[in-house]
Amino acid sequence: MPPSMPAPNIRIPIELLTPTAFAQFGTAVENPTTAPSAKLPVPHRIPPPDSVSANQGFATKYLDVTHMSNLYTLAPSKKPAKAVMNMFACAPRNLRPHEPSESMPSSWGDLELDDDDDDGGRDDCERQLLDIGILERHPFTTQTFIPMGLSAADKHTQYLVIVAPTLPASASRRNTARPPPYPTPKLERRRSLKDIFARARPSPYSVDTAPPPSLFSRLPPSARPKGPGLPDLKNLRAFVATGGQAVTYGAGTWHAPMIVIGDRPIDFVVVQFANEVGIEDCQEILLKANNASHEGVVVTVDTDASGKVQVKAGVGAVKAKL
Ligand SMILES: NC(=O)N[C@@H](O)C(=O)O
Repeated sequence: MPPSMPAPNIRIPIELLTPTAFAQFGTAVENPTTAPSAKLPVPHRIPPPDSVSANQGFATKYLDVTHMSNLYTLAPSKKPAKAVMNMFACAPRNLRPHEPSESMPSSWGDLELDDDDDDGGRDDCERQLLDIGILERHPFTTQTFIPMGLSAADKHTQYLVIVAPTLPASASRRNTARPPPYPTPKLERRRSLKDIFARARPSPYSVDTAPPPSLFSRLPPSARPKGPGLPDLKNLRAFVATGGQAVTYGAGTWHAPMIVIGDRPIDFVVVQFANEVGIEDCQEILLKANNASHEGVVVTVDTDASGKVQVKAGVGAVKAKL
C-alpha cells in the first residue's frame, strides 16, 4: 500500500494544455504551425527557427521537441536503466454528478465553480466531478505519453493531464516515515590543500572559486528534477489535451495516472527509462481527505452538448456567466 498524505478540500478548474502553461511540469508536444493554442491564425504561422526541411522538401522536421532525461546513475540501487516504450490502453474514467461543496477556492480563486445555478444546470453543458485519490512520480526519468488514433479535432475523446508542483522538502519531512529514493547530485569531492594552493589566484576580495555547474543546471528547465518533497495539492493543475498533442512529464513531476474523458479508450505509446526497481521507477502517494465529510481534491469537468471538455481557467477560458 502506498503512503498517504492529507488532502485539502479543493476543486480545480480545467485549463488548456499549451507549451507555455505546462512549462514548469514538462513539455506539451505539438505542431507549432497547427496547434490550436498558437496566437496567430494558421495561414500566418511560420515554422520556428529550430525546424529544418527534410524528406526532399516533403516534411518539416522540428528538432528536439521534448527532452528525455535518464537520472538513474544517481539511483541508490545503481542498477542501470534502459529506454523503454510501453503502451497504456486507457479506458475513460467514471465521473460523478456535480454537487455543491464547501471546498476552498483553487489557486485560480473562486471561479463560481460550485454554485448550483451556473453551467452545471444548463441544458447545453454538463458539469461532473473527478476525484483525485492518488498521484505518482518517476524521480529518475521523464515520461512521454503519445496518443494514437486520436485526431486533434476529436471532440468526444480527450485526455486530462493533472500535475502538481513539489513542496519544499522541509515542508514534506514530517509526513513520510522514510523518504523514498530521489536523485541528489554528488557534491564535489573535497579538494586537498595542495589542490587549492595549486589553483589559487590572488584576489583582493575572496579566494572562493565559482561552484562547478551541477549536473541538473545543464538540463533544460522542464527536465530538471523537482525536488524530493510531497505534491503541493493546493496548486494542483488540470490541463485538457487534444489528440494532436503528446505530453512529457519532467523527471520527478507529481502527476495523476492518465485520465481519459469521453466514450472510448485511448491507446498511448509511453516512452521513458526504467531499471525495474519498483520504488526507483515509480513512487505513489494516496490523497486522503482531512475529514470524512470532506471530498478532498476534485477536478471540475464541464462538457458541452457534443461532449467536448470546456476550458474554465487560464488561456482560452470560457467564463461561465459571460
Ligand atoms: N501516468 C500514468 O498513467 N501512469 C504511469 O506514469 C505509470 O508509470 O504507471
